[in-house]
Amino acid sequence: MSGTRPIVLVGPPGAGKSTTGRLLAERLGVDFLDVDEYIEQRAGQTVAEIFTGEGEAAFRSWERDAVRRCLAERSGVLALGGGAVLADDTRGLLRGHTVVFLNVGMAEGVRRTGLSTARPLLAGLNPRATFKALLDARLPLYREVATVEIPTDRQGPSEVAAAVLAALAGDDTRVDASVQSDASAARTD
Ligand SMILES: Nc1ncnc2c1ncn2[C@@H]1O[C@H](COP(=O)(O)OP(=O)(O)OP(=O)(O)O)[C@@H](O)[C@H]1O
Ligand SMILES: O=C(O)C1=C[C@@H](O)[C@@H](O)[C@H](O)C1
Ligand SMILES: [Mg+2]
Repeated sequence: MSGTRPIVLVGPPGAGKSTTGRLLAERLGVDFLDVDEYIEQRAGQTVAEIFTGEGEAAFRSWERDAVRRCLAERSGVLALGGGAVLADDTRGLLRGHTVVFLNVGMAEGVRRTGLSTARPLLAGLNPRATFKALLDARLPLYREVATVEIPTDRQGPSEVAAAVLAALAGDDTRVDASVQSDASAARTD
């Protein structure tokens, strides 16, 4: 897929951008790149270390620069960090790309991310409230940039990857994205 634009994955923490993204790339026979990992390599620190040592604003600056570079230079499947869409210029750069929004509701998102210490934004006392606030603020932004939306609450990574492939192939018989994602977006349990 060299020379072509990457397929970009966006969505909240725990939606499976890294996990499903790898599977998707494998099935397409293309490269996979996770922008969080790209930043960690360039910065020589983990995402959590950048948040702790330099603050969120500095991380967002690293992230904007990394996304711009990756969109220009990379092909295959590109997983963005969960908050990359917060940046206006990043959302602008995504226009014209195939952007897959992997959606996850609060309960399942918290369940998937709950045991990890690698996500500084969810490390507070009330991860459910934090996750809900994050979804409320970001759902419109994910939907602004997305060309395809796939719900992930009730299907594992392999099925999600298959649903993405089907959606990208225009086979809407296998993707009931709008119905399921509206339900999961509205859920607050
Ligand atoms: N569809 C799914 N069903 C069940 N578990 C899943 C699914 N997708 C991902 N997971 C699990 O949820 C956890 C988080 O997944 P992953 O790291 O891929 O999310 P992410 O979208 O990349 O999150 P982040 O934005 O924090 O990087 C992992 O343990 C992964 O195995
Ligand atoms: O949702 C977010 O804002 C984040 C998600 C992760 O992918 C990392 O980019 C970082 O932990 C911030
Ligand atoms: Mg990830």
